[in-house]
Amino acid sequence: FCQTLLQSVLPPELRFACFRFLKHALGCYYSYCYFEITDTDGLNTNELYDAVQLYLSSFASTSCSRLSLSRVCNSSSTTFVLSNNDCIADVFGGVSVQWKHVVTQSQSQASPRAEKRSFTLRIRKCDRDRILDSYLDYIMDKANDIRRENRERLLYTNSHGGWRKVPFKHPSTFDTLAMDPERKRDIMEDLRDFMAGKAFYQRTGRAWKRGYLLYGPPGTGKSSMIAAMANFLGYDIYDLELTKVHSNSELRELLMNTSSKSIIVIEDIDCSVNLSKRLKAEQATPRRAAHGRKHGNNNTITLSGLLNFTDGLWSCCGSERIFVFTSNHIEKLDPALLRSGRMDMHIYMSYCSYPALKILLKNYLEYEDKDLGEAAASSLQETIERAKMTPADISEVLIKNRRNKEKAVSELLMVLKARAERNEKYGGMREDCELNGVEEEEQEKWALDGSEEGSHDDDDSCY
Ligand SMILES: Nc1ncnc2c1ncn2[C@@H]1O[C@H](COP(=O)(O)OP(=O)(O)OP(=O)(O)O)[C@@H](O)[C@H]1O
Ligand SMILES: [Mg+2]
Repeated sequence: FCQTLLQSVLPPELRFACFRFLKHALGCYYSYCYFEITDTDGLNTNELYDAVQLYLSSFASTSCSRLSLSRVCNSSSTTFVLSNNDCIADVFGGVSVQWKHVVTQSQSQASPRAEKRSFTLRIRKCDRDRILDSYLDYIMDKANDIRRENRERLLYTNSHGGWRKVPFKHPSTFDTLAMDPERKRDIMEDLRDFMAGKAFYQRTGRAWKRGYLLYGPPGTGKSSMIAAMANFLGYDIYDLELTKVHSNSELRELLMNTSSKSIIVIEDIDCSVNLSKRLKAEQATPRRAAHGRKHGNNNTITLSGLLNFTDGLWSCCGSERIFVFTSNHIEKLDPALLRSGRMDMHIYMSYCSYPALKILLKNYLEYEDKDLGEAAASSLQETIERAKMTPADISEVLIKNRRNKEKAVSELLMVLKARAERNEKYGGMREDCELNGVEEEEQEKWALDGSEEGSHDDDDSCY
């Protein structure tokens, strides 16, 4: 209105100066500035628009009364979108900002029904320089996190020098994992600290990665623990089959092709390459390697190659990564792999304890503490430690009898007692070790591991 009025009243030579003055005066009066983020920049979709939409949808559901709902293909969650002209407030770094969603009909002749969508961000002028860049970076990061949480996890496995991926749908979680609740809580806390530790790792000059060594008898939940970690953190898993890697450089190449926020797993590390014979492996000369290849054994990975993979400069080419090694025979591993600082946490997955058994009873039979009679509870408690049965063995008994809870418990008691008696008869040796023809010293090692479980608790990083 003013513009039209001035244009008709003022002579042309005064108009420009007058407009400049008015613009300046209005600028002083209005203390906000506005940024428009459109859904496309003409040709390409605007990543920032998508990020803002996702970011706002994460808290719009609780603060808005009218929302458009949508669900993206392959996503497991609903996205909330602000309706046209709706506003939502946010606070970043102590500064209040406001977002408005604007939908207008396109004026284009080619597609008259198309809509033009944009978000308008309102910030106080005095805060703009201080927060704008960091706020937009924060929104992009947050949106990536939300995308990752909503999409399917992926399981990668190495083949022909590259990674192949499949959807990862393992249902194991920390709730379903049978182990002592305190140890479980410690591990979850460690993972939580790791995830939130970006600033800490930056401040201390450490690469943002963490290593876990899971060890213990077969069937105690090492693989289930890895799946639970992935589901807890929302990370993808890279399952590295070392026997399919032919050289240290191939190993490095694979590492470089992993993404951040992932778990890199090497299962049964004692069986993958001969890491126990460090010197032999380190001294593998090209001639020896050629000899190996000639005889069908073309695996020339060395321990130092593997340690570079987890610890060296190349291990930092991505960030927020977790390395997990599993082993049934920790005593066979080279001390270099076990020394402190190499694997941050050594987690002993033990035979089923009574607290772990209670978790299995709850998961498989929906048994609460009080449902178990006092006599049955004390018998289970008394025999479980002596029986040295793995959660996998116990799960089998419970699955078989899951239709009849009482029968499941009484059969479990029977099996536990029989196993405990057999253990006493064979002096702590496990029946399955004996059946598998494992050497005597190994049998003793398992018996020892089971009985020494408490001693691990003294060590801060050892469970
Ligand atoms: N701690 C546990 N909590 C819940 N279920 C378990 C646990 N341990 C084993 N199981 C059950 O036993 C099965 C085998 O467990 P898992 O594969 O995790 O054992 P593992 O320690 O990785 O064995 P291996 O050393 O042979 O690889 C799982 O499918 C799971 O159902
Ligand atoms: Mg396993």
